[in-house]
Amino acid sequence: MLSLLDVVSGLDVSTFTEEIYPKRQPVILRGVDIGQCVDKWRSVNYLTTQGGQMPVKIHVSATPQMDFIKKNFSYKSLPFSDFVQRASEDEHTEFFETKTENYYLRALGDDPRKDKADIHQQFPRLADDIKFPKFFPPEKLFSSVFRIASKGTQLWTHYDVMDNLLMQVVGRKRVILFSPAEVDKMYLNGDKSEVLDIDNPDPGKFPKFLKAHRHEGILEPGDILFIPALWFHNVIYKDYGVAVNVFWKHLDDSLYDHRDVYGNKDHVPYSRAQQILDRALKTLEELPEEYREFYGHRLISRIEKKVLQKDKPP
Ligand SMILES: O=C(O)CCC(=O)C(=O)O
Ligand SMILES: [Fe+2]
Repeated sequence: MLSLLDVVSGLDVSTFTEEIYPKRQPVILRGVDIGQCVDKWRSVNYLTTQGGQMPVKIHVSATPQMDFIKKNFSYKSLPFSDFVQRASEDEHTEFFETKTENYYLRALGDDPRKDKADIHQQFPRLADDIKFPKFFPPEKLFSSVFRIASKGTQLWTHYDVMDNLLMQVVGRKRVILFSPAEVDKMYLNGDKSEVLDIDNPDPGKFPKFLKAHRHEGILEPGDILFIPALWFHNVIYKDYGVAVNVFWKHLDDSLYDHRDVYGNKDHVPYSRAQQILDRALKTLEELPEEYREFYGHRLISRIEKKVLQKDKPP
């Protein structure tokens, strides 16, 4: 099943916060002012000059479809300006592996283990070109992340734990989203789906994925995609692309993992529940297998009743 993402044009702050946001459905917002970046960043020369020579850690892959689980890419470092130059060209004179290799930047904080990405901190001479819409209270802002990649690059399907505005600045991008309700069809490994080729999934390996309902759209320069927390997303760069996304905390601060710098560590109550479940499963091991299976079913049915109640038909 497929539906097209809604495209909402020229909306104001109150329409977003009062009508769109509470529905917690992804939508493409068109015609919102995100600043001069849409004009200025079209120039590779401007972006490289203003962005400077700061080294950035990037993903480099000989194939456009990047696979985080099998790691078909390598991490390299380049000065920001050299990286943008290479990402914007189809063939490289200087390269790591092949002259047509793909590049992807997901900007990190100053100390990537401790700091979150902040475009004002890492790219002060570009940051003033982009305006973040006032769609959430400023104190809830978590990070602002540069995302730049070569034409053709496909980013694996994953979910993040915070609400997100993905601001497309240069180039077009195909986005496919799946609701959190489809979680059982996604073949997750951590926060990432094992289904890489989402347009041609192996039916023998991923039969349930074929039934997942996808929400599809094309982002044009200047568009903003609202990605609610836990919605799965997959992205293909139809052109060389430049985007910035902002993550913000929709829930109480205490529910987020404070060591998280990427916006993708599961919420604290889930991590705790997982530890408790590990202990419960260990405890069941005291019984022989057939008994364990019987009580396993009883536990599953309790979880189904308690947690999934509202999804069940009456
Ligand atoms: O556009 C991209 O490169 C990926 C976007 C993404 O995963 C995000 O904004 O969370
Ligand atoms: Fe994401």
